[in-house]
Amino acid sequence: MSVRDHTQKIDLVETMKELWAQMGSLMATIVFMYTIFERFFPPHLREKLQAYTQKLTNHFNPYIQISFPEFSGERLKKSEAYTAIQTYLSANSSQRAKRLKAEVVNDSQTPLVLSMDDNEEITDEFHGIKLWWSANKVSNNPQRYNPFSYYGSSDEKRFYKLTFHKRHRDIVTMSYIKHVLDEGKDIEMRNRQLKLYTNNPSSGWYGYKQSKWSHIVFEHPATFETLAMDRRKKEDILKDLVKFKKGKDYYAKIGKAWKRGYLLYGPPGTGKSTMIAAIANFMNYDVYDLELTAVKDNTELRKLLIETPSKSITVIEDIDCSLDLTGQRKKKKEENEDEEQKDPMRRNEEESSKSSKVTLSGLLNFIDGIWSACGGERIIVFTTNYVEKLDPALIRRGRMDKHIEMSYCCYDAFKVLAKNYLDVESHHLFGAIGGLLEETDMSPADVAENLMPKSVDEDVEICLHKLIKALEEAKEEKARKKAEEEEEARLKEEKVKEESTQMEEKHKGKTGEDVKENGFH
Ligand SMILES: Nc1ncnc2c1ncn2[C@@H]1O[C@H](COP(=O)(O)OP(=O)(O)OP(=O)(O)O)[C@@H](O)[C@H]1O
Ligand SMILES: [Mg+2]
Repeated sequence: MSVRDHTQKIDLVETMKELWAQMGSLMATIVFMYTIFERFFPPHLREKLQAYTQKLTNHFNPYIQISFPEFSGERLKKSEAYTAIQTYLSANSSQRAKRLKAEVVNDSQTPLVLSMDDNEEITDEFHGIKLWWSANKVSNNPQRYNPFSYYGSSDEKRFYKLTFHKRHRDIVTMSYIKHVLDEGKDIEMRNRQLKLYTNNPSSGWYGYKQSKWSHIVFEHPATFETLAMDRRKKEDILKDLVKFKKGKDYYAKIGKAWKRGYLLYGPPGTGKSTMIAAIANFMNYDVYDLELTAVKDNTELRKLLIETPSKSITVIEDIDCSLDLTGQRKKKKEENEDEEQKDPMRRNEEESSKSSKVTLSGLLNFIDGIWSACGGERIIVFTTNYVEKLDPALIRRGRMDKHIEMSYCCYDAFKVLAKNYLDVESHHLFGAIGGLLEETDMSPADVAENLMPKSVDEDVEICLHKLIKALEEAKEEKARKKAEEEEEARLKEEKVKEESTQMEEKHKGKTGEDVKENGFH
């Protein structure tokens, strides 16, 4: 190697070293500048600077970004869109995102919800279009920025950012966002815990809690599968419910409020309340159990109903008693109770219930009126044991669109109960039971009670025999009652006959005397 070569090599190394040193100092300057920028520039200045840089880059940037803030409006309400997007992304991204956030959500059936963590980004596809979602946060309150705080500001503002190419602008704004929000809301609805609401007496409406409705988690296990009733009737109701659920456009087209009224009627223990629970589980709707006797007047009724949301079932059980159209059940109950033994609280409640001024017309106005059009997708259910005594105005079609009779246990219903309670689908005793059911009037509640094993020793055979015995007794009882009724009717008829002959004879005697007196003899 010549001296010249050697000198050249040293020069190159020197240059490299210099370059490296310069790069090092450049890096150090960037880091330094960034630290200064991060540490000492208050967020509002940083935001301004970012805005200018943004403007500059936007000019060349072919991508569009849309932000969805967590809180919106003047009162900073949690944005429904943000929640829906969060649910959508959680459902679609939990496998794809690398950093996830686990949150415990009270109102959900799956209490631990995984969603993408802050500053995480995932991609989504819609009709072949690629889109990017990122979860972001910024400081919400620059005034409270503390440059020396290790944790930064506590007022953080979260938002989701959607990025896509500008040539897909129309499809994203017109279809994709709607798709995300709809699907997110749908998942929310499916995952949420159903609730059972009951109305509070108006005396507590403006107190500490200020709520008209109290709720508990609704965990009734009834489903249409376990509901014992005629198979075809059940299928018919299911079809009706499905049609209603999918009927948004149809109702809009015919200009009718998106609501449906069901009247469930039948003797006690035939499954009216169970049916309501099955409907709630099937439709995934909350239940608003309206106790009319606790509502003072129509104004209160209005206030209560206004607060029921869409996708809910408003239930008025024993409508005949609540509106005092017949009052039979209440009277019966009242007769049985010893007035003296009632505690004062109870007596007070009953007294106030007697002064309830809710009227039939008030209720009807509401069912038909503006309320039914608020939000749509509402079901209203009335139940009664005495359908024949209800005011026809209350149950006419259009108001109560579907009248469902819950009747005594038939063979189809028994088979469902046998499957529920004993886990059997066929048995040699089924034939005998089917025959007996036709001859008796036993409610599904009574059949279920007989089928239920009372101890570990009671097997299927024993339980079915127990039911047969109960059915035979019921049959005898029915025959005895029928004979008694016939005897009573016969006696009544005889009495009427006797009375009419007596009347006739009396009449004859009287005319005879008249003739004598008048001397026509
Ligand atoms: N059709 C049915 N299918 C399944 N179980 C039923 C049925 N009918 C009654 N049962 C059983 O009987 C119990 C009482 O039934 P439910 O409360 O639904 O009757 P109801 O018709 O509402 O009576 P009431 O008129 O007294 O309010 C239920 O908890 C359920 O276990
Ligand atoms: Mg009931």
